Amino acid sequence: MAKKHVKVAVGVIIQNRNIFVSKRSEHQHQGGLWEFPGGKVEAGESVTDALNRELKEEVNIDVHSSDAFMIIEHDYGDKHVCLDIHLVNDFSGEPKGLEGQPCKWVSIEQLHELAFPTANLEIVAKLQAEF
Ligand SMILES: Nc1nc2c([nH]c(=O)n2[C@H]2C[C@H](O)[C@@H](COP(=O)(O)OP(=O)(O)OP(=O)(O)O)O2)c(=O)[nH]1
Ligand SMILES: [Mg+2]
Repeated sequence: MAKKHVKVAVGVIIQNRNIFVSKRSEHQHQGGLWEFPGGKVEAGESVTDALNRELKEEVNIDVHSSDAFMIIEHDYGDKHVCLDIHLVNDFSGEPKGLEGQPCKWVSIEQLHELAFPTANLEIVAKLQAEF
């Protein structure tokens, strides 16, 4: 059987040098690790539409503006992901976990202290280098 291949819209929500992160539940792929909110791009959907939809569903914000930040292809062995990461600069609403997931704001300086999926290490490094 062909390996699962998914395109994922990922949002780095930044406010005052802090970034909003949420924790994947234990039963999910890469469970128990911290992530930037987001999810799979559905068939026929643009990455921006997927980002806006997922951030509303998962953390209850309305994204007004986002910028492409980087794209990461990563093979976890059981699944290949293409993460299309966007910086969310402007949004309304106070982010909170709508799906029962733990969430928190973390400073850019402390980001590397959290346990993230391997694919995210490059994102953390670029954020710390550029901000
Ligand atoms: N959202 C998100 N996914 C990430 C990050 N890093 C990373 O490797 N991933 C991987 C884990 C998953 O294999 C995939 C995201 O798929 P997902 O399962 O969250 O998709 P989804 O939100 O649409 O949820 P579902 O339909 O599976 O319930 O991308 C990240 O920072 N954020
Ligand atoms: Mg998700």
